[in-house]
Amino acid sequence: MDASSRARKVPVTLLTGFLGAGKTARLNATLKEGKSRIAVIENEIGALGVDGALVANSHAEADGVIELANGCLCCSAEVDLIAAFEALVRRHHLRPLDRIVVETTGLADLGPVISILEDSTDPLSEDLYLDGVVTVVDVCSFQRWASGGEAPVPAWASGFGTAQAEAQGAAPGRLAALRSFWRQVAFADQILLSKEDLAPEADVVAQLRAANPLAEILSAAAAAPLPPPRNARRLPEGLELRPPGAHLDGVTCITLQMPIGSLALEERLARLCRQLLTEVSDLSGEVWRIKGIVSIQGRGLCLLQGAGDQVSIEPWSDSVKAPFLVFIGTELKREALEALLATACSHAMPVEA
Ligand SMILES: Nc1nc2c(ncn2[C@@H]2O[C@H](COP(=O)(O)OP(=O)(O)OP(=O)(O)O)[C@@H](O)[C@H]2O)c(=O)[nH]1
Repeated sequence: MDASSRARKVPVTLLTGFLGAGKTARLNATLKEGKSRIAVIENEIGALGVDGALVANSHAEADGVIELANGCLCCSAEVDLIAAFEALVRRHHLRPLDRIVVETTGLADLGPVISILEDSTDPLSEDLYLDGVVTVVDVCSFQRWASGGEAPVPAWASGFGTAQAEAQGAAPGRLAALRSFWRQVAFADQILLSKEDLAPEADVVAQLRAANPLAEILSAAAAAPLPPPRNARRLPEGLELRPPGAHLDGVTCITLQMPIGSLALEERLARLCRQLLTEVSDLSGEVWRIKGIVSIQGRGLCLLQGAGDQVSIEPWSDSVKAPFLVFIGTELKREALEALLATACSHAMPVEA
């Protein structure tokens, strides 16, 4: 594409990274800078999400965030994604946009989205172009996915390190997560290392470079805005855009809504969430990510975030119909999670979303 036709189009950045890696934190830092007009497409797996509100709070434009909830845009919500792009293109004709950022779910497979954006026969290509894939990698949780399989060299040719996990009888959901993790790394033009403040000794660069020798690897504090794109998109040779099979096979997402009046006990809830994230249980399943809005005794509405072995509970000022928690993982059992959650609440049982 020559420079003049590029100048007329809006660049689209795909911001991806595994569950809880720190995508929203870095996107918000970029929006708070307020340096350019950025529209955001926010995709959530759960029916109830918090990212849309978190991002909207950092966004100067009231209409600058389009939320696509309840599914991964690379599978079920592909049609919605195209509609969202079309809406932004119309907006761009009225008031120019500098950039569109698509924040994917933490389990997204970018292949189908890249296909849409790089299809020169699609009418969208007259107005948009893909300027880069930015993948956030949490160095704290890295070994959980890196050690599950053999060294992924080169990841795209060796089944993304899932062969060993498969031979060891890993559950389909875990294989899906491993594959998503490594394909997100393989598709990256830029890899941002997150949570280095929590694990300064973690050394993940060699493994990432082995999986994707073409990407630029950068350290990125939570408050650091996204780097400027590299303007040099290349995919590793042999990397298939089409994901192998249904890429979320075996992954479970459960939303538990808590009735109004139910109050969670902060210490107990934080301890429970940490335990669920760090210990795989036959009873409740394997939890990778917890987030939602909870009503905490003595504090009111709070945003709960759980990823890796970290759980944070912070004040939440927006309104919410009823407090809820989203659990993402594999082989999750709703009844067991409900019962556990009830032990961390002062009264009232959670109800199904
Ligand atoms: N200490 C530390 N915490 C971080 C960093 N980046 C993100 N976090 C925290 O990690 C949690 C998850 O961060 P998010 O930005 O919501 O992650 P995400 O990738 O958008 O998560 P999902 O898309 O919802 O899976 C939040 O509690 C963040 O405050 C970091 O570099 N250091």
